[in-house]
Amino acid sequence: MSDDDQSPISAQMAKQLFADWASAPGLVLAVSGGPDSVALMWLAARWRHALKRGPDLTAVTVDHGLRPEAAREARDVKRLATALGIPHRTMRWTGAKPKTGLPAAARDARYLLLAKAARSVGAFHVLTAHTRDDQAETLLMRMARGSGIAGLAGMARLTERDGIQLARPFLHIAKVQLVATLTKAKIGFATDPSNSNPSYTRPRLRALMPALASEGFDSRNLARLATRLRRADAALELMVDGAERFLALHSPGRVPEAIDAGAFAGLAEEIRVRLLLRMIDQVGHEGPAELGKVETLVFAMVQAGRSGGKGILLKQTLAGAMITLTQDRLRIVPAPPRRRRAD
Ligand SMILES: Nc1ncnc2c1ncn2[C@@H]1O[C@H](COP(=O)(O)OP(=O)(O)OP(=O)(O)O)[C@@H](O)[C@H]1O
Repeated sequence: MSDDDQSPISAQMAKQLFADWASAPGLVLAVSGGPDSVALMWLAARWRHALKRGPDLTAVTVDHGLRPEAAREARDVKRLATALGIPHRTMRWTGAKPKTGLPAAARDARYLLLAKAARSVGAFHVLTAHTRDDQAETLLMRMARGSGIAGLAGMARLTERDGIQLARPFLHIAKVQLVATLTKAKIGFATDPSNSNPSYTRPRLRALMPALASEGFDSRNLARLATRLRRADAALELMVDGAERFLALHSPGRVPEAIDAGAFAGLAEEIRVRLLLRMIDQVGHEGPAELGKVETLVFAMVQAGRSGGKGILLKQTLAGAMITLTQDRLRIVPAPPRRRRAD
């Protein structure tokens, strides 16, 4: 970790971090009460005070109803927000709590509530305080699950979710720098015990971080890898757009119902995999196809193409799509609905 990572964030640096949103009508700040999001609120308030004109800030805390201390933490955030001159709202997750997959369900509910809060104040953006450390953990989690390039591109600085722009201004900032900022400003924050609960994957990976960092797998290097892969992923997607247009020009019928098999086979393997994924997702009715399964299909298509056979070389269903390959044509259409097994 470099010395820069340890120094508090200056007003000048905050101006750069928030510059993209200076002309937005309003910004919702997602503030849990932990150090990262309290720093988000404090820095955003200081930045906004220094502007003549700028977005209306609203701080929102979601109380998931999972920890008894959450209500008090939300009140602490409100007190600080008020002192900083920012209106604050607490949104409560009142829905049923599932027995399994609780963190994911809580996250989905949280983003829905944040989007609702944004709409109600006329804001198009929700800002979260995801840091470089969160990005590094995301990358490790996705590596452990065998993700491809798109997954390893990590979290984006800007994404759309629930009809709202989700912005992450601190994606390249180390958490220690946010803590140093609050320490200097003498501002307290909460610590969420579930962040170190070893029954969840993310805290277990977080515990490994110091050992990994000592071997060079630090958050800076992991986040840099995510940035590079995001760039590569965007370039590859453009190539897939081009390949789609190329196939449309060279195929005898509509893509993906009647594709020229030779034109498809001539594409680079990565482009074939991505194109198949796209086309299967376009016509399939069983949710997104798994990358590994599409890779296996592409391999099977190459083998089938080499067999020198006549008629149908390969016929397979995947994610609700039916893929048929002959010497001349590749055809991808919705698969017939699966027959229910009799009980
Ligand atoms: N209870 C909450 N209320 C408001 N904002 C929250 C809350 N919890 C998290 N956030 C926002 O989301 C950011 C990321 O939080 P955290 O890392 O805990 O999320 P997560 O559960 O890992 O899910 P994800 O990273 O996908 O959002 C925080 O910095 C904060 O801006």
